[in-house]
Amino acid sequence: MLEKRDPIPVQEAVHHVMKYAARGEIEYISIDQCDQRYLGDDIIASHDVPPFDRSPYDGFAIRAEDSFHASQSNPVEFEVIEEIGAGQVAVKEVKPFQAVRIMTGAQMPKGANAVVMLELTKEIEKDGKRFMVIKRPFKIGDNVSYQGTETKKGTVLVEEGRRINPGIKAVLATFGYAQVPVVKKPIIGLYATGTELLDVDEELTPGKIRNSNAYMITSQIYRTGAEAKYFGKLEDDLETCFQAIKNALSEVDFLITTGGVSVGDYDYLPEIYKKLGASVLFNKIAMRPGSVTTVAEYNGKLLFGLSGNPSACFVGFELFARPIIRYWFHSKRPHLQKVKATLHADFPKANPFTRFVRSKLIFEEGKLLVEPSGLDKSNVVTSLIDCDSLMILPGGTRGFSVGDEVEVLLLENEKGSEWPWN
Ligand SMILES: Nc1nc2c(c(=O)[nH]1)N[C@H]1C(S)=C(S)[C@@H](COP(=O)(O)OP(=O)(O)OC[C@H]3O[C@@H](n4cnc5c(N)ncnc54)[C@H](O)[C@@H]3O)O[C@H]1N2
Ligand code: MOO
Ligand SMILES: [Mg+2]
Repeated sequence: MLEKRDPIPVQEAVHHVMKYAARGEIEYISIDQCDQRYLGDDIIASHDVPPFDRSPYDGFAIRAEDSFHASQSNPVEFEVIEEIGAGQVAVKEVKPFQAVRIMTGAQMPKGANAVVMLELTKEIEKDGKRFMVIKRPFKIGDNVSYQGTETKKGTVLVEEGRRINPGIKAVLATFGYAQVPVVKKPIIGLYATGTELLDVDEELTPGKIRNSNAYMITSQIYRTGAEAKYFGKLEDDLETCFQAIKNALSEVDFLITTGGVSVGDYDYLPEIYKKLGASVLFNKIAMRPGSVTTVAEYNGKLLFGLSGNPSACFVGFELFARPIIRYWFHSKRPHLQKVKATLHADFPKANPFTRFVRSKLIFEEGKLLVEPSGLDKSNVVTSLIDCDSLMILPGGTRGFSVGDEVEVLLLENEKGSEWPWN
């Protein structure tokens, strides 16, 4: 007798999976290797920035009070007593009507409290001495970047769980993080199942297709920042698949399989979970595509049984595996970010289940539009080419038309969300 499967709502399925979410361990790596990795700890300002009062311009450091009476008709002369570039520190103190020629980034000399830009000065020589002349007054603090005005020592600047981008890397360098605390990458094992599968370099033969899921999923794994361990493809043979999956489990943090989760004669994953003694969290979700996506747990490890159909496989990964990986990377917003957009094409198909339409976003005249990125079928691969988002069309609806407001999950976005489900 065919086993009866009861579909559960998507948010319930995600909730079940997230019960097993765990944070990855921290490792320290060289800042040179840290691009795109996830921070395992908060990044804290180890000193004020700027660390000293400094000049933002090339010019002259003066005492502002000496300039108060300067005007077009009353030019004021300052004796230039020293010259400093960035990295140098003045040895002399600025006294009344004295100036230090100063370059951008150099520390303010003692006694000075304002900087005059080079363009507003004239230089003259008198009795073998250098002078500079100004024709307008300056206030105390004019053109001085004061210590700590950008950030104060002790401020948390970047929270753990953020992916390191060029800006974060600059901040790491600023505060002396030669070794960066990052989260160790989880190893995501992968098997593609299916007797019909050919390798990428094989010629097509009758009844066979090339294995695209393995390549797609490794790419999706890499997009999350995790490590992929592809074990190869398996023929639909219960014993072979069982042994391979059992052995693989000890080498990975999570295991993904594609195919074999439905009710066909050669869909062996349900039998394999049973044989393993794994507990199945769910095997039917009220969604399209990916309704047969199955997640099981064995000794605390999650096994993601993604559908064989490419689009269903793709969606299953993004909705269930990705948040687990993002959580592992210490994210406080491990789920996909959800935004509202305006439908740019009719979508007349009825939705008995919640539909996740592979979509592309369009920015047009200040509006966010969305349309399907190709044929909306579970077994389609070409609609994934331009897929940067998933349009959520709720179950029990009759179809949608141009201009309707819809919710969209963003796939190529680092921000994420705490929980996008209603
Ligand atoms: N009687 C029913 N039949 C089906 C049901 C159902 O509820 N009752 N569900 C359908 C749905 S929905 C989906 S989705 C698929 C799921 O199938 P499986 O996960 O069991 O996957 P397979 O049977 O192994 O393959 C399905 C399809 O995908 C192709 N495939 C498989 N692996 C790959 C790969 N690595 N690269 C590219 N394409 C792959 C495979 O050739 C099949 O065409 O079941 C429906 N059937
Ligand atoms: O799981 Mo199937 O992809 O619903 O189409
Ligand atoms: Mg099948």
